Amino acid sequence: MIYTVTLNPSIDYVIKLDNLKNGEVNRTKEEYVYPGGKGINVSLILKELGYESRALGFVSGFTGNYIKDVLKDKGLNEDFINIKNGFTRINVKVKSSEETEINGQGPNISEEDLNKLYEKLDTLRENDVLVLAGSIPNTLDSSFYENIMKRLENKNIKIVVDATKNLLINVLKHKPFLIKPNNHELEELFNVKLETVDEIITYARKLKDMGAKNVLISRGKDGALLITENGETFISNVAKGKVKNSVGAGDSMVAGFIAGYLNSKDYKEALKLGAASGGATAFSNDLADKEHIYSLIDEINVERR
Ligand SMILES: Nc1ncnc2c1ncn2[C@@H]1O[C@H](COP(=O)(O)OP(=O)(O)OP(=O)(O)O)[C@@H](O)[C@H]1O
Ligand SMILES: O=P(O)(O)OC[C@@]1(O)O[C@H](CO)[C@@H](O)[C@@H]1O
Repeated sequence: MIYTVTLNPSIDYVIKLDNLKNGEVNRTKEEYVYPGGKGINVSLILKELGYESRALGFVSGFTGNYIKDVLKDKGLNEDFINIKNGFTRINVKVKSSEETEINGQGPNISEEDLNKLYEKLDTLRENDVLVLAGSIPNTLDSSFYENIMKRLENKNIKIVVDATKNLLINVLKHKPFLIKPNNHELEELFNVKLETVDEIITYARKLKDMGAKNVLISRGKDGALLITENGETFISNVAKGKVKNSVGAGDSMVAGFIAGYLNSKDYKEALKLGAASGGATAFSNDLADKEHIYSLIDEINVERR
């Protein structure tokens, strides 16, 4: 079974306008509301690609109820824990000449509620896949994902981590199956500016040396590159299309990679389906659907470096 954990889900309120003017009343041209949060997005795309998963995490208040209702309507297997504190955040995504995102903090999670999540995670078995994705509430410290990995050590579970800064660095020594920072997050991790593909490869390899089995670096419209557990390096181009809303492109890439790997056990195929999934989501208002993803697959070339 595949499990995704979204500690901090969101409602994504996506608004489009021609020209955002700070300090003035702006009017939207288009607006959309979606359930969001990285693990949830991964689960939704996995479902499109034929893989059932169980979405875990915490929800609260009216926004949390909305997320659970929509996921239920979409037929997603969700097992979110309802918390009494506050309400699930609303993240605002403004699409104007640039894409601007304002992500909320999310409610605090009590020790008692965290224990409920640990109990669910304790039921994971050999060969399960676990995706730990996205930010965590401010009150939790950056060893949170690491502690989950420690708890599951020796169970032979493939753990995928999509996180930033120390939350990501701290898990590396526990050898996650896959990590997927984007190129900006890679720069931030090492406090460097990376101009060329070779420079990006050098720093991606450092993450592998620090413990990650497979390192996938997404680069938006510039494609992606993968360092595999066998030490191979693959580079992917992108599909062509008009960007509508790239929120969730990275999560779609993670889901496509997992599905592609489970289909074939071949990292090149995994990267290919990941790149098609990321592109299809960038070219959609909502997350991509299956037809769209597969319509882009022949445009993706993956080359060994
Ligand atoms: N404009 C685009 N055109 C084609 N493919 C794209 C585009 N943007 C993203 N993709 C595909 O999706 C992948 C993931 O995108 P990106 O690097 O933006 O992820 P991200 O920064 O993690 O995104 P997010 O946090 O919004 O989910 C890219 O590596 C690429 O394959
Ligand atoms: O604040 P976080 O947890 O880092 O990211 C949350 C988020 O930006 O990630 C998803 C896109 O990847 C969105 O659905 C959601 O709003």
